[in-house]
Amino acid sequence: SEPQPAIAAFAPRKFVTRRGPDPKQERSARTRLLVLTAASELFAEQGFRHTSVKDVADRMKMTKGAVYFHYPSKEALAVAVVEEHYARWPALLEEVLTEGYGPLETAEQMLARAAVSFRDDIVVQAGARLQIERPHIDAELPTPYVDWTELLASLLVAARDEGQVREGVSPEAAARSLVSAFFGAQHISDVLRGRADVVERWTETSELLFHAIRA
Ligand SMILES: CCC[C@@H]1OCC(CO)=C1C(=O)O
Repeated sequence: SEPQPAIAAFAPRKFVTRRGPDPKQERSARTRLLVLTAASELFAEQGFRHTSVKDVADRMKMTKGAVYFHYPSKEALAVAVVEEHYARWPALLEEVLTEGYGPLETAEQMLARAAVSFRDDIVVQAGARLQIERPHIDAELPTPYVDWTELLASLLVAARDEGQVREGVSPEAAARSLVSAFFGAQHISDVLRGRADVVERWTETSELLFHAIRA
């Protein structure tokens, strides 16, 4: 496959230690995931303000204690959901990079598959809503948009170096435009259609933008 640019964006945030299976730990990890999923459903459906830890416990048919065992507050839950939202993208990048596309096609594939995640993945949907509501969440949420912008800029710089980018197109400006367009497309699709048409909406925008970017 073609040499890939060193991509700093989306560096895995947490070092995962590889240990053998421990049933107690596995059960705890499963419950933690259930809590995160139930919280994501509620945050996506009704937002941060109108969701309580009790709502999350009820959705899981567990006690509030079971939720508090994993997350000390609703704010901590929101941080975990947003972090899990962003953790999707390094995994997606690894998948796309194994398929051996050039840098421009990698950028196109990343966004096309991200659109599918915005349609289908409740954690991605919840993370997006929480980022909109960040002014009302008293917690340190990850800064939105910057990792995507950095990733796309690095891919477009590599594409330019391989002669794949139209003369006069700035990779950094194109990256910012792609992020703005994707954010807008998924937001409009969410408001108008609950994201039912987000893939189609992104496809038409992507075709136009990559036509303008490609040499
Ligand atoms: C890929 C465009 C940026 C992306 O779109 C929705 C959203 C949620 O905040 C994003 C982010 O924070 O990176």
